[in-house]
Amino acid sequence: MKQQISIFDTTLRDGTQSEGISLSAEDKIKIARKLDALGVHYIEGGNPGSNSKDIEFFNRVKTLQLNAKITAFGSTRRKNSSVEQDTSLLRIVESGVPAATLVGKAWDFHVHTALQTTLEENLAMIGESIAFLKRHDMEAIYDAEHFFDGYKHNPEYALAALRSAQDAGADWIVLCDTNGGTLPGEIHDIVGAVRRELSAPIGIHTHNDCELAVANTLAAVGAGATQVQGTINGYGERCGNANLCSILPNLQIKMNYPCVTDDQLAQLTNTARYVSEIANVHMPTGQPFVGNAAFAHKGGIHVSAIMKDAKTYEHIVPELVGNKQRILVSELAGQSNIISKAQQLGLDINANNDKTRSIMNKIKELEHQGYQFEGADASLELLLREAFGETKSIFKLESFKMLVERNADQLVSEAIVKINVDGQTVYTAAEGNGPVNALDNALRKALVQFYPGIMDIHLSDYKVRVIDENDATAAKVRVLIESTDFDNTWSTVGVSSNIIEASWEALVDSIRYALLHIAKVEQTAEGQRRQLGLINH
Ligand SMILES: CC(=O)SCCNC(=O)CCNC(=O)[C@H](O)C(C)(C)COP(=O)(O)OP(=O)(O)OC[C@H]1O[C@@H](n2cnc3c(N)ncnc32)[C@H](O)[C@@H]1OP(=O)(O)O
Ligand SMILES: CC(=O)C(=O)O
Repeated sequence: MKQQISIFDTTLRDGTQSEGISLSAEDKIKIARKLDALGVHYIEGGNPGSNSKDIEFFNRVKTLQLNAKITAFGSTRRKNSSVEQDTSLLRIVESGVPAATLVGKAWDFHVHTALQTTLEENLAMIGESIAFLKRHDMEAIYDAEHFFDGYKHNPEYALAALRSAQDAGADWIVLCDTNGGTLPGEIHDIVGAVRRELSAPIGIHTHNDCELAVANTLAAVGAGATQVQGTINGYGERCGNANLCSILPNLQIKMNYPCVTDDQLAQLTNTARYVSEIANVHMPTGQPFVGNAAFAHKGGIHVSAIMKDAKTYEHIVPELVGNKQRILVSELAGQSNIISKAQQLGLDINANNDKTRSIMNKIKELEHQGYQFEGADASLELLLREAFGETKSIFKLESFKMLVERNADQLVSEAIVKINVDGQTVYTAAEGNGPVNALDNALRKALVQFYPGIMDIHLSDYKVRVIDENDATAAKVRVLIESTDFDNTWSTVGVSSNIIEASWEALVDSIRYALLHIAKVEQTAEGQRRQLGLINH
């Protein structure tokens, strides 16, 4: 069994140094709970010497029963001053946390240029600050800033900085690739050299400026580092920090270093998506391990093989990290994609028959016209069910009309819809905050008397994409609509050279899909009532 790796999460500190991310104290509390459930060993909550929001977080987090150790962040004392009067250090002690990380210079160039002090004074700043934490019975973590650059320019001084922290009682010495410019081979060699010089346990903190933060972290662990610092989704200063969502599964599944329990590792995808929601940062679909497309198969040849054995195109079992396999259907699909998707829907479909081929050809033809089904699961399901005669007509459109009026105060959109349901003509009008919203309101108003469940549905996202940019305003547009009924979310697509027409098409698909599922739920409930003898006929 390999050595246990201590996971140090700095999403709430370095993560918030990411451009565009700002977390309230409440956001930080929510994320801290989630990180704790993931099983990280340290949660760096912020910098109590920096702002009152972080002080509020430290006050509130103390009342939670978390297993992870909460740590506060700060720097070594200011030059030519005393630790007892250093506000940053005093705030850390006042925050009442059991552990603190102090960043201190390890590169002589930085001492001269950024701190503008002497090399000796910097060593004293490091030693005295760590000793101050130890006098207050705190676990002391020294983040040796720019350690690798410092070591390459002046190894004696870089090591002297580490020794100063170690001699003062630092519990961890963390080597930082602050500028993110070091390569994995260099990291491996330098961590190995440090281990031969020091007795304190070593940690690693890398940045992603060369897109090597994860590789560099793994190289450091391979050379003997036992603490790994990083953030969820790799958020962090400039290009980001080392991404724990890739580091954790690589260490635990590929390199056999125990980090968290298997059940906790299975929380990884959910944690990544939760943090991205709270941080309000869109997650790249292709993000390794936890992205929506991490185990999504599109090419027909791939799908054909994974239906035989998922190992053919999956490097791990997705469920190990809480993700799942997805089959995409597009113009790159072969019949295996269609069969797999249809089987998931419970449709009776086989290879090499006319129906499968005709569905495949229809999808390819529609994608050629500009439709895209991989992002519109509900439209695809309707298309497949239609081929199996499982859909029925809900209404017939007689006409719709749009009015957009600019008055003195605002722009008002109004839609007038005339539809026919079971031979009955219904005529409604509704306003909205835009033409599509007005159209949606008018259509639902017309249908509600026949299908009351429709009022629980609303649009949650709306995207428009110009398909053939060369045709400028005459180009076709593809509209993708996401709808929700609070329990479920589904996406539909429409294509036209007119944006209202394309939106209408996606809107109608959304409502057809919702009603199909409402009908299915009602059928199941009726079946159950019948089985229980609550209905006689
Ligand atoms: C590598 C990292 O990511 S380190 C973490 C970086 N994170 C942050 O900076 C976010 C939080 N920071 C802050 O809120 C503020 O910068 C504070 C409260 C820490 C300091 O604010 P200010 O006192 O206004 O100083 P300012 O930010 O302008 O400059 C930093 C000062 O710290 C000094 N300093 C920098 N690193 C260190 C260090 N390791 N030890 C001691 N002093 C340091 C600098 O020399 C500079 O001092 P100077 O003003 O005498 O030149
Ligand atoms: C401490 C830190 O964030 C760094 O050196 O990058």
